Amino acid sequence: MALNFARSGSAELEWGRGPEEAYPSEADVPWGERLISVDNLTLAYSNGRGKPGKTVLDGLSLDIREGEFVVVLGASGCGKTSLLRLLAGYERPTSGAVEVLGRPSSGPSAEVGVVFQHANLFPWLTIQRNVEFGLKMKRVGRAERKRLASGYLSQVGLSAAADYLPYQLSGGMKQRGAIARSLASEPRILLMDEPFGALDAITRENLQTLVKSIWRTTGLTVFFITHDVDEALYLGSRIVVLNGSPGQIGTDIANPLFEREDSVTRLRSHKDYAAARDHLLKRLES
Ligand SMILES: Nc1ncnc2c1ncn2[C@@H]1O[C@H](COP(=O)(O)OP(=O)(O)OP(=O)(O)O)[C@@H](O)[C@H]1O
Repeated sequence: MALNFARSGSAELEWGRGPEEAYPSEADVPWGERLISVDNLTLAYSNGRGKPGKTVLDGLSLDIREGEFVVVLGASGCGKTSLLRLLAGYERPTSGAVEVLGRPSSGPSAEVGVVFQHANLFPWLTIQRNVEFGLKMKRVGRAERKRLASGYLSQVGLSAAADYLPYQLSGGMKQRGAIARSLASEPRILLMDEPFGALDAITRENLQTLVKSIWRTTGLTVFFITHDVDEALYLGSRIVVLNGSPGQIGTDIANPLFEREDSVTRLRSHKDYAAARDHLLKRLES
């Protein structure tokens, strides 16, 4: 099967080949400036006695450009969350460099939003107030805060639940709230760690469509971790597979099924879908 890896159409590559599976060269990729640069990264968590313990990531290099939707797949324990935490500035590399927005990543930043599998909303604040929180930290005035937060809640379909406390929401609604809260800081980059992993299939599909439409309309750069190959094929402009322990990049491809259908369900009926899925599963196993 010949599928086109490069969105510009300048390179006809096939699934399942070896060395040419490197991500297309800059000339082939229609994205913006480089926002994330990971160079020869190694991470070994401390062994608890102040010395480096097991190496989790080894010699990993990755550039992400503005507007990309990068999905990361990989077996459990290969270091996906660790990589996200490094990008978020929650961890420091043991060696190598992690630069985000041109600076070494060294702590949380309003320009980098993070959404985890569990929403982590403040339980004592209404959803409206949760979304307003980041704006308050940025000293946005009360009326403007309210107006902006209402806009983000409307964008994620939560206007009617604005005055609810988090415990009064379903899992899917909580994730919508978490997404709205992240968007309220107007980040340039959104890091998402299995954000829909705990949701039922229908809610998950609705939220996939929502995130895709937010990505299209805002131009956000998204780094999205999942275990779900279908989700990767629907969402990602680019799919990165981490393999091994310590984790390394085994596959880094432009997704040939990107933007082919407007939902995962429809994508499953695409003529090239089964081959693409098999290919990624093999890459995950290798
Ligand atoms: N804070 C920590 N201290 C020590 N070891 C850790 C820490 N966090 C993660 N690890 C170890 O690092 C390895 C990679 O973990 P990580 O959570 O990054 O993997 P993952 O690919 O995201 O896994 P999963 O898909 O199961 O979420 C695991 O062996 C884990 O035990």
